[in-house]
Amino acid sequence: MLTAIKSGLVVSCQALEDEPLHGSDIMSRMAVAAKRGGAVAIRANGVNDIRAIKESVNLPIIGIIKQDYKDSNVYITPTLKEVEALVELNIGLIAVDATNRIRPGGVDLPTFLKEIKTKFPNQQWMADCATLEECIMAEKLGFDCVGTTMHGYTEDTVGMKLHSNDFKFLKDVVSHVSIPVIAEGNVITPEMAKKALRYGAHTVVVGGAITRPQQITRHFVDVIESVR
Ligand SMILES: CC(=O)N[C@H](C=O)[C@@H](O)[C@H](O)[C@H](O)COP(=O)(O)O
Repeated sequence: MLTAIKSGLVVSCQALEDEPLHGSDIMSRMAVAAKRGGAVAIRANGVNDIRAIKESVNLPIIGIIKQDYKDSNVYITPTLKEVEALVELNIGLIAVDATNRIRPGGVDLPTFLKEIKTKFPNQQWMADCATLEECIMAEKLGFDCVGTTMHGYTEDTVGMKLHSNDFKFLKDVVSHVSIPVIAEGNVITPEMAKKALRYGAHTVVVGGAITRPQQITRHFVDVIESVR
């Protein structure tokens, strides 16, 4: 799967329950649109959306399950339960939160990865990280690739953006790890996507700038506001 998606655009098709486009039918149409536009893979959330997308497009899928638990801030594929549901779907890559935060039930990342890799030795795993240290640790632990997904979304990195300082974080990660680095999070223009690849990203994932119309509208409104 990682070879198939090299230097291409992965489109993240996600809408949570409180978003206007929530629903597997809509997400599968988003995936069809992304495929027609040239996407090399789809990132998707939840069993229903992934099933519907698999039926509609024959592209590789990066699958996650977002699930909130009371005792942890980790919400991207946090426990074995979500992993088991994703493995059943037979998808190329499963992404899990790989920040240094403790998972539900008091489980740490090394213990969690060891458990899922032992249980599912043929599955490939993507580490959704927030910091350089987490990316380095993810490689040591045996992830197949790292993503910059959580940069800006953890207590340690709040407010940071992937493209800040001409993609400094991405460049740092690329120069410190040897597994593929997937640029994900706040890539909102084609030029940014191209830069991320130029700076050594293996592939680039774009979500909201393609599949969240409320976010795209807000971007337009914010830009034109100054002349109203
Ligand atoms: C932080 C988090 O929960 N990120 C999620 C991960 O799957 C999605 O909500 C994002 O849309 C995805 O990462 C793509 O990023 P962007 O939509 O910025 O292009």
